[in-house]
Amino acid sequence: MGDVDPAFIQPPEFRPKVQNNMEIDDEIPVIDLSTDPKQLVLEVGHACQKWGFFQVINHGAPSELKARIEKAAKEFFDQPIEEKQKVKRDEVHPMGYHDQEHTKNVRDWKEVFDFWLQDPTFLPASPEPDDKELRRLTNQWPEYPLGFRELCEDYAREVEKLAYKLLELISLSLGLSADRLQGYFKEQTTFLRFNYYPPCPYPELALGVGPHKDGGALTVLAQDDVGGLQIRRKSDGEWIPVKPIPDAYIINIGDATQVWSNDKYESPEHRVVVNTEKERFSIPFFFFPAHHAMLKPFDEIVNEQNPARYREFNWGKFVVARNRSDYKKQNVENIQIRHFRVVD
Ligand SMILES: O=C(O)CCC(=O)C(=O)O
Ligand SMILES: [Fe+2]
Repeated sequence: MGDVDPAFIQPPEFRPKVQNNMEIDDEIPVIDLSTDPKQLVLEVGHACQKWGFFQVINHGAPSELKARIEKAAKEFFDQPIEEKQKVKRDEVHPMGYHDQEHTKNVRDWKEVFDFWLQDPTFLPASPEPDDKELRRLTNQWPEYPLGFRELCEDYAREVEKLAYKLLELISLSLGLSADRLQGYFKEQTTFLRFNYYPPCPYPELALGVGPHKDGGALTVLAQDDVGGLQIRRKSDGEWIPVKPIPDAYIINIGDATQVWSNDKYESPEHRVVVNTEKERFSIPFFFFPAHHAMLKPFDEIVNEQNPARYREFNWGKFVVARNRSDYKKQNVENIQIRHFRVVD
């Protein structure tokens, strides 16, 4: 990734102001999960409403496992491209290695390795509403580093516990019962990703990940100490960096929660800036509902004063329609939740 490849060049309005990249800002809430439960629900609710982002500490997931998985991720990406290509993603295997990720049709300055939490995972065969066929999707695992699969699976199960804990807190913070959202995840379509951002010779033109919103209920992200993740502040549109905190996880709301909450919690826009010196790793856990889940604002939340802003849609069809553009670069915009918005 040495020369200036036009595929990576962001349109001028998306280019980052490099001089401000690493400025630290403490505004994004840091929530201690060992706090008194009532207080915790209030803090989570406040953070979800204001930012859609927060960091958690004292979360219960073992830090030793996170350290091991970060080391293994580095070992995997340090291999020659031919080794990584042995597990490359294709139309049959949407999980695996990939270095051609695009966000809004501009190439991201990164490589990824993806795996399903549940193996196999089931998704609709096509986005067509009448097509009832399902695809059975399985993971691909590299031969090296040794024990990679077991480590990834152990890590995923630990983060899953944390994701359920957060789901409960979010549910309570919306005035719903603690287990109100759980049923949507029995046959979840969750996947985990290793993001590897190599140093970039033109960080003022390219992005590690272009501006986007995550699709699912929530994302649980581990990042290393380099920094680069930025959130667009709702009040003024400024890009605010997320400070790396050792052993914390970064949590953000996704589109599904935006719909469930009838826009009380908005799925926040975020991006990743790169730098000329340091490589960076991050590991998001995208907590996605089951393919058969039907999503709409909760009846407990909508009323005459606050009518439903979305019509019901199927999660599986939504995800498949979104992913289709990963393979065929499309000129039309990806499907978004606002396409299900009820016009006022
Ligand atoms: O690398 C990061 O910090 C965030 C990556 C991200 O937003 C994503 O993979 O969806
Ligand atoms: Fe993201």
